[in-house]
Amino acid sequence: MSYDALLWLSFGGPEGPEDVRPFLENVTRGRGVPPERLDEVEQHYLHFGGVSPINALNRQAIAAVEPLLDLPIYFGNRNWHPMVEDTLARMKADGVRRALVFPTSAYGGYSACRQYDEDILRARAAVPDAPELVKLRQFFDHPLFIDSFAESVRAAAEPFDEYRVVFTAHSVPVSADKAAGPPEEGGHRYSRQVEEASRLVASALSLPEYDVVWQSRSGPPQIPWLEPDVVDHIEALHDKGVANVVVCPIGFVSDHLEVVWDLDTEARDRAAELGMGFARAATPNGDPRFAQLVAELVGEHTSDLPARKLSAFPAAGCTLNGAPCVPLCCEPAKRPAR
Ligand SMILES: CC1=C(CCC(=O)O)c2cc3nc(cc4[nH]c(cc5[nH]c(cc1n2)c(C)c5CCC(=O)O)c(CCC(=O)O)c4C)C(CCC(=O)O)=C3C
Ligand SMILES: [Fe+2]
Repeated sequence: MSYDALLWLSFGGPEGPEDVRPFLENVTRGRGVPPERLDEVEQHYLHFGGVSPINALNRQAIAAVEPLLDLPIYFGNRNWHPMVEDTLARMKADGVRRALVFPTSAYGGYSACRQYDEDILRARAAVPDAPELVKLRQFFDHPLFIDSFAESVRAAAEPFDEYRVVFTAHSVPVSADKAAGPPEEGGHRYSRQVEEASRLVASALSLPEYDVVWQSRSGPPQIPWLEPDVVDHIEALHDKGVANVVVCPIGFVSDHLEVVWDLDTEARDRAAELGMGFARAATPNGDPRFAQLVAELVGEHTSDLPARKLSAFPAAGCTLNGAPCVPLCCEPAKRPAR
């Protein structure tokens, strides 16, 4: 099969204070997130002048991948401009007939995988005679992803003689995690993949002990989300006498708002109040290994490169035109109407 382009599909983020509220409305439409939570998150964005780092980081990463590919790269988002619908219309106008899609999330689950399929469906429905879109697979266990984090944890831990590594990923509702993966796998594909990636990094570093925790929970308080929260966990480690923490944002590919606010601001401040040493490992985005990783995922389709992976999980997520991996895989949760 031959391909004419790569579509870089991401989350999107506001680029100025007036974008913040409409962006948040896009993200949470129909999802039962209480307005108080939106007010709070709006403040996080306004703290940074209403500009999320995510779009600039994606453009940087695209510039690093471009020289490694023979394909033009197009950039489109789920929640903010450039919106994927507009990007796909441009691809069509440029004569693209079949494209690969790189979703900027390493994991399975509804928010990290299936929702990007829904974006593909929506974009294709908006563009008459739309290009065929083949989504690249999940890469949480790709050796370049693991090596990149292993290197960044090692560098972050440099100042400390003794430290505890805490891996963190975006929390999701427990019900969403339960529904993650094909039903016959028993669910929890998202949290199990996060745990597996953490285990692989810990093993590359021969860490005797580490923890996997969650961050940035949203939704109404009465709905259970994956726990413990990273800040609560840092407090618990302090109570146990841990002097220094190295936080590794294993769930994120770049330093977007959840990383620069929830970790570099909230978690760091709490650690400082407790008198603990705190370091945060870099995300893969700025690392040449990340560009290489994207090129290898593309090469699996264009040059028959073998799929390099370190876990026994299937290399899922690769589907045509927004189809789910298998029927009922990562079904969206039924959400309370608001
Ligand atoms: C698993 C997961 C990832 C990782 C996979 C991936 O990377 O895709 C991720 C990434 C991101 N999430 C982001 C931003 C937000 N997520 C929200 C809300 C939510 N996230 C959820 C899950 C995830 N989210 C869920 C279950 C919700 C509840 C609402 C719903 O069910 O959909 C909200 C609403 C306000 C709030 O926080 O409540 C915002 C603003 C940004 C951009 C940050 C920037 O601007 O730099 C990024 C990369
Ligand atoms: Fe999110």
